[in-house]
Amino acid sequence: MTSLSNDVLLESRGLTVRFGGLFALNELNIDVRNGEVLGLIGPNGSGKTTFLNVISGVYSASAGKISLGGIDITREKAHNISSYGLSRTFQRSRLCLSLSVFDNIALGAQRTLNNGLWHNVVQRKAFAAEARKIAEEARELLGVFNTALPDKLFDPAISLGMIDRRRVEICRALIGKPKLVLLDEPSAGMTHDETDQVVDEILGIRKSLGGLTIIIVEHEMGLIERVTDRCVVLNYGKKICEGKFRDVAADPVVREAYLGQA
Ligand SMILES: Nc1ncnc2c1ncn2[C@@H]1O[C@H](COP(=O)(O)OP(=O)(O)OP(=O)(O)O)[C@@H](O)[C@H]1O
Repeated sequence: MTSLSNDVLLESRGLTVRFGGLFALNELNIDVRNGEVLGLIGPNGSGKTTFLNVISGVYSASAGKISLGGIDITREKAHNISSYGLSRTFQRSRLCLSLSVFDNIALGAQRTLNNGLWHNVVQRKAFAAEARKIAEEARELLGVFNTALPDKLFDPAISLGMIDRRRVEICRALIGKPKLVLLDEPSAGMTHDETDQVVDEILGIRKSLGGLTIIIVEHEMGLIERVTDRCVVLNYGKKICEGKFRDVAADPVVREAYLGQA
């Protein structure tokens, strides 16, 4: 990874993921710059979610390398990668619906927690202080999304509507103070207006956090156009184009692959 500059937070080189004979990712070189919102777009089955899965440790790379903040994370387990500052949301909600909003958000705070058995069982006061601190931070984050949500901190997640569940998932991704957040189809299961609202809220929080780096996978091109600094376009697991949305959208190769029109 000698090419890594200070400007690049995540770098993949020759990244390949194979499922049997299928190349879901095929020698992919992607740079994600510090502080940018990168859109990852492409037709169905082009490898977008596989890329998120392999950089977050859900899938193993068949070949190639990934580095995050200069650390080689290619063979790291998901929990280690998260401890290096990468968090994510999923296409389908992964909330534990029977647990409270607080419990769900606290699951995302592992990176900043002192959570050894000794600490939790014997150091009861320190443990309680940590839980209070997470509750405070969770309230603060929830309040940025929806001023009514902090009062629901100890309600079961199942009692929330879809848009608030998505907000809780995003708070879970943000509570551990990540450097890089992966958003996998934030519009899934929500109306156009709800998606716009939540994404505006994320961008507002991003600003207040001083420029969090985000990779967003999304089929809603209006949303991609509105929120991204740059886009990478995949087709059959390969990068076919990158640049500003308006430039990639006008590229004939992209139009043929993605929009079905040359
Ligand atoms: N666990 C898996 N086992 C086998 N094949 C898989 C697996 N995950 C993904 N694939 C295949 O890898 C290719 C890329 O899939 P992926 O889900 O990454 O595409 P995508 O661009 O995210 O698609 P979509 O836009 O439809 O979500 C597809 O052909 C898919 O069927």
